[in-house]
Amino acid sequence: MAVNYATVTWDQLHRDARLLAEELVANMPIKGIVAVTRGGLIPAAIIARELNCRLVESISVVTYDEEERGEPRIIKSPEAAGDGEGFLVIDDLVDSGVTARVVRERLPKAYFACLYAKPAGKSLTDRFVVEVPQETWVLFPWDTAPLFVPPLASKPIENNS
Ligand SMILES: O=P(O)(O)OC[C@H]1O[C@H](OP(=O)(O)OP(=O)(O)O)[C@H](O)[C@@H]1O
Ligand SMILES: Nc1nc2[nH]cnc2c(=O)[nH]1
Ligand SMILES: [Mg+2]
Repeated sequence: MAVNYATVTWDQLHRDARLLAEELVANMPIKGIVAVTRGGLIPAAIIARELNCRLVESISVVTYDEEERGEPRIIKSPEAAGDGEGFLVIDDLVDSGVTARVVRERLPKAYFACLYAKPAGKSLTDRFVVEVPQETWVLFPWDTAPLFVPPLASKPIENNS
């Protein structure tokens, strides 16, 4: 399957996290936020700031062994969040939904929100900001770096004669 890339800049990420926070204000008050590490950490920090929430827990779910998708494992449990009641779970993205499913099993009463969602996993969220096609790979700002690209005119001109 062809893979397209969607690059998300810091500004876009910040804007999308604030848009999510605007919708989540309706759920206030909340007891706290659970960030799904690592991708959910920065979105959770932005949302915690907007919602004036100082209790931020984390859950870490590992779904890959080496390069292969393995049995998902929780390697850090969100002890402060109990069964999730009154807590908001934040991740950057839902793709297949494997991570979200594990998080929801561990925190069945939490509200699960993320910035970006692909069709296969979007039904596992309570709220997301932007839908992304399944075959698109989202490149987050922490995945990328600015790169020098030479001007078009500096490329050698092919001479077919
Ligand atoms: O819906 P899924 O198919 O489970 O994919 C979505 C998950 O994949 C990414 O995390 P990843 O496991 O790559 O780890 P990271 O957050 O530490 O980068 C992303 O941050 C989501 O948590
Ligand atoms: N960065 C990134 N990680 C993912 N994990 C699962 N899907 C994706 C994606 O589209 N982008
Ligand atoms: Mg993640």
